[in-house]
Amino acid sequence: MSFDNDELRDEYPDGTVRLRNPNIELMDQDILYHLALGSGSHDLVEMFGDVKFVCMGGTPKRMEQFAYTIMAEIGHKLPCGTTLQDISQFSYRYSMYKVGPVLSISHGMGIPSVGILLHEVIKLMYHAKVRDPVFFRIGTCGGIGYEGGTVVISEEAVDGALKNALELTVLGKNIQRPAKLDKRLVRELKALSDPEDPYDTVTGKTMCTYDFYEGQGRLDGAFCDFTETDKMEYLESIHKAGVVNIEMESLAFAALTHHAGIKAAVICVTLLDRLKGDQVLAPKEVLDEWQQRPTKLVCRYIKRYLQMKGRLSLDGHGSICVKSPRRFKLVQQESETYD
Ligand SMILES: O=P(O)(O)O[C@@H]1C[C@H](O)[C@@H](CO)O1
Ligand SMILES: O=c1cc[nH]c(=O)[nH]1
Repeated sequence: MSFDNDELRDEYPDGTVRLRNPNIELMDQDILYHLALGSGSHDLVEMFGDVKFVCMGGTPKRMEQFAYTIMAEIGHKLPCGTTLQDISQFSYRYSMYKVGPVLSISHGMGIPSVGILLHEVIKLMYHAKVRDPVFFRIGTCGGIGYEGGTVVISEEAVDGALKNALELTVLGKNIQRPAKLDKRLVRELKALSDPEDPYDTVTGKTMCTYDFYEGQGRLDGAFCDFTETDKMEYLESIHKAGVVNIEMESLAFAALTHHAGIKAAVICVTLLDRLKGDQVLAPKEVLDEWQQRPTKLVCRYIKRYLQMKGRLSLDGHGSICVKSPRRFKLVQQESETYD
C-alpha cells in the first residue's frame, strides 16, 4: 500500500489514524452525533477495530445493496435468519452497514453532507484504532465527453473554477485544503477493469460543484441566467482542461481524507454525457444497473486485497475461504471476523 502524502505517513508510522485536533483526546467522551455512536457509549474498538475499507455513496439504498454485494463476494455469513443492521439507523441522517472489514455508509448529497460524515468517520477510525484504512466513494456523475454507463476513476478533484483544493471559511477566514487522491490506487483500480466489461472505465479530473443545476451549467433548473452557447463554451473549456466528469462530493472527499493521511479513491458512473444534454433520461432499471458498475471495481479491489493478505482464498473446491493468522476456515460454515 502506498501513500502520496508521505509526510503524513512518516508522522504516523503505525498506520493508525491520528487526528489533527489535540482537543479530542482531552474530552471525556466524543459523541459522533450524526452516526448515533459515541466513544463513551459504545466499545468502538470492539465494534470497528477490524475495519479496513470504508465505502461511501449518496443513497442509503445503494449502500445497503453494496453491503449485501460485498458480503456475497467475500463469503461473509450472517447468523441464520438475520439481516444486516443499519448501525446509524437512529441518527436518521446516514445509514451504515458493517460486513467484516468493510463499512458501507451513505453520505447524502453535496459537500456539507459528506464533509460532516467524513469528520465523524475519520474520528471513528481514530477511536477504533483502525490501521491504514482505505476510503472509497462509489457515486454517480455527469460525463464530459462520455456516454451514460461509463465508469470514471478520479485522478484529482477540482472545483467549478478548476481549483484543486477545497475552500472552507473557518473563523471568518478562507482556508484551502488540497484535494489530492492516491495516484497508485487510481492505477490499481484501473488495472482491475476487465476488457470483457461491457462498458468503458476511464480516468481523469473530476469537477465537484456545490449545485446540480446552475453550478453544473444546466439549462433546466428553476433559474438560468446564461445561454446554451455560454454553457457549451464552459463545458468545452473544462473538457479541454482534462475534466471527464462532474459530481458533488469529490472535493471534500479528496481534501479531508488527504488531510487525515487516509488513502482514498472516487469511482463514479456517468448518468449522461453533459456535452449532449442536461436531463437524466435513462430508465430506472438502466440507472440501477449502471450504479452497480463502480461497485464491481471496488469489490474486485477488496477481494484482491484480502486474497493478497491471505484472508480470502479459494479452496480446492472453488469455495471462498477466509484465513486469519491463527485459523483457516470455510466462511460458508460460520460467521467470520478478520483479525
Ligand atoms: O453518490 P451520488 O450519486 O449521490 O453522487 C452524485 C452527486 C450528488 O450527490 C447527486 C446528484 O444527483 O449524485
Ligand atoms: O449530471 C450529474 C449526474 C449525477 N450527479 C451529478 O452531480 N451530476
